[in-house]
Amino acid sequence: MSLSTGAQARPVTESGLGIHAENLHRSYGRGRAAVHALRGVDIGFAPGTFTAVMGPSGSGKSTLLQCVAGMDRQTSGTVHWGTTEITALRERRLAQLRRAEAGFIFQSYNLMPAMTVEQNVALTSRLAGDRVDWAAVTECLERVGLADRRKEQPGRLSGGQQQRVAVARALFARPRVLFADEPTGALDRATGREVLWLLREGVENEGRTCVMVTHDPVAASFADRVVVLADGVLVDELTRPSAAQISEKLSELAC
Ligand SMILES: Nc1ncnc2c1ncn2[C@@H]1O[C@H](COP(=O)(O)OP(=O)(O)OP(=O)(O)O)[C@@H](O)[C@H]1O
Repeated sequence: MSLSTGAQARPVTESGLGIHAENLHRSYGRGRAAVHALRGVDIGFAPGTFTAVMGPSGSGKSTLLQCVAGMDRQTSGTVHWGTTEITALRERRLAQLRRAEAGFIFQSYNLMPAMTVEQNVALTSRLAGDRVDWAAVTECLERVGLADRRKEQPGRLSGGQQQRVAVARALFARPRVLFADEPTGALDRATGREVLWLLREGVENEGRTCVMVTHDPVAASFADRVVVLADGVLVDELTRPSAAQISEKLSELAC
């Protein structure tokens, strides 16, 4: 089954980054003990679209996300961000490109505990050696409803609040693409929805490309397209599905 093109559910914008992976393989270990996490995945993420990656545990979702995000190296195959083949880049150049173009959100927040909320949000820009625009940091925290907590350390915030800080950090640099791995996995339903609206808003208003791994059909229903992985290959996709349609498809595929 060929699933090589991204759904064009919304108009292609200038700001989002298009991503394309071809014949992507990722194996861990060698010989008989080798685990083939990805076994020839062809997939496109059109600029300005929101894709949810689903599938059973161990099907290769996080591996796919990390390979297309340039955080992990594939065993073979190629990944392009726009016209740039990121799989051909050296680590240093790839790191620069990731900083310039991409934002990342993980289930475990990955905030720096010794820094304040606002320092966490400004971190990427400081690492890039840029002068931090603190007013813009506050504005970004206002968008996630946490401007009044900006001087506190993340450990004093709830899980949902910490994830909103992680979202603010990911969005601060206005990335052209956002990669999220189970961003709502540790959140209650209401907080999870707030985070998903923030992701959706970035796609709608800024034309950002968003790729999100999730187990949750409700979270996936915020996406324009849902792709389903099983055993390292893409087995299905749905365009603009409801949560009920996603659940039905997953049970059909015994995910
Ligand atoms: N660093 C690693 N070393 C060895 N095997 C790995 C490594 N990372 C992932 N794997 C294996 O690759 C396969 C795919 O893992 P991956 O984490 O991508 O799946 P997933 O669909 O995201 O799973 P989950 O939903 O449980 O998070 C699994 O069999 C996993 O055990």
